[in-house]
Amino acid sequence: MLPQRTITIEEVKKHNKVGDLWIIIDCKVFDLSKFADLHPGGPNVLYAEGVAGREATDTFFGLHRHEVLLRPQYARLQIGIIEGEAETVKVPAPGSLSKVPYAEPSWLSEGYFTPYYSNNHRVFQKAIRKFFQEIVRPEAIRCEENGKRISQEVVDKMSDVEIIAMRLGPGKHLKGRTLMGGTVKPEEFDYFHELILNTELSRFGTRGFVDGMLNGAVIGLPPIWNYGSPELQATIVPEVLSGRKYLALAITEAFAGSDVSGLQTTAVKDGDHWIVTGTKKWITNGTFADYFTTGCKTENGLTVILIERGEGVSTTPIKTAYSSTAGTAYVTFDNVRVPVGNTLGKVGNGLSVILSNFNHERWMVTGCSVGAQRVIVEECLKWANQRIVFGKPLTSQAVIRNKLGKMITRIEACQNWLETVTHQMNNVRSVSRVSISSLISPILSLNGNLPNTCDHNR
Ligand code: HEM
Repeated sequence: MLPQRTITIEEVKKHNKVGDLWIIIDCKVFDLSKFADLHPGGPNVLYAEGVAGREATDTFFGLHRHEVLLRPQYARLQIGIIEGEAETVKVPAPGSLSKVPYAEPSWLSEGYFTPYYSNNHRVFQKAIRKFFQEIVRPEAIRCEENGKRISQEVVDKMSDVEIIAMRLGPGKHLKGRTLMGGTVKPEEFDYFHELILNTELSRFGTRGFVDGMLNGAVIGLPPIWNYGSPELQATIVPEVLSGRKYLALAITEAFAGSDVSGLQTTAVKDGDHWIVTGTKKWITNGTFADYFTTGCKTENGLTVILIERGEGVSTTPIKTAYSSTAGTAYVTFDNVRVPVGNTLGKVGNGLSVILSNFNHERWMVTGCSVGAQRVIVEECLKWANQRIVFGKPLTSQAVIRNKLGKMITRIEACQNWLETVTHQMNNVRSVSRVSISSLISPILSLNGNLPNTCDHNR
């Protein structure tokens, strides 16, 4: 921001009428002359006595979140600061921890101890949060609003520090990579590092963008490296981990969602090729995916086949409850010829391939949810302290404290359970995706009991 001119309180007082309106919020002077008619709360409140030409900090913070003043279109209304004063409400530095109670997990809170996280996890968490806040968050807010997919520029920056590879968890695919600028060695990267990544990326409050942040690769790539041929792996894995090509998992259909065994997309052998025909629905990242890890019905059961975008493949966006930045698509395969070499696993064994993938996904989703829930708790606590009703903050009302207490109890329980499961994942014999299948029961229960923090009535 440019250096601000200093203004006296006496000077501000002179600008208190229609067409000439200044107010002071936290020592900053805003010129609202043109904005007044556009103000979402209406112009009249701004011309009220004690607001127009006055210090209106308490009034403002009783009605708005601080973030309102940080939005570019409002930040530019600031014309100066009051002489001799300094702002008291500060924007947290990128990478810093929140001071709001329960906004951070206990391992990041002062005075708490942890059996799970090392100093390296702490350094990693700090670096990830800073990277996300500085590089990804502005893009997340932009894309969430305009519905466009993540830009190649941000994807490139993410792959420079190996975010895409790390989102696939620990394993041999990390070998030789410089993770987060060398913050963590590939052989030391564990499921707690990955959990940190998942909780941090959901702190933006941009649900559609989090899925649009190449979630398709996170769920679509494991079947390729667990079941694809060496040739297929050698081509696809580097392309996807470097962010040069995009991948989507194409299982769900209008006819079969959770009922995977009811899929109707068919693949019929024709010499060295499969001929694939059918449709897929709700395919995350599908509008911009180059490859589709696709569940197909074959003669003797289900088979998973990797299909490249090309002749006979078409995708159209589906309007969803969240932003179209996620690239949710309706995918049509119309007599698509796919080399038999693109088969993932044994023909007819597709259900095992699909189900083996779900464990890691469920665990990943739980981590993302916990990260988002922390932000909800933070926002609710901040607002309940800030908002004055009946002459006192909302937190003075027992019913509000009760709601907050319930939310916090649920998220703490979920976080602790999640960390216990993550510890087990780190300790099962190998760190391959298939090995965590032995933890299916706790992962399923954890995911199924995922607390919905916003639902106060449960
Ligand atoms: C720089 C000055 C201001 C800006 C940029 C601003 C902006 C906004 C915005 C964006 C909203 C929509 C709700 C939200 O996003 O939080 C809003 C609502 C509102 N604002 Fe302001 N505002 C300003 C100053 C004020 C002041 C000084 C008052 C009080 C006198 C005021 C009273 C209201 C009211 C009553 C609402 C409606 C709140 C509701 O629906 O619950 N605003 N304002």
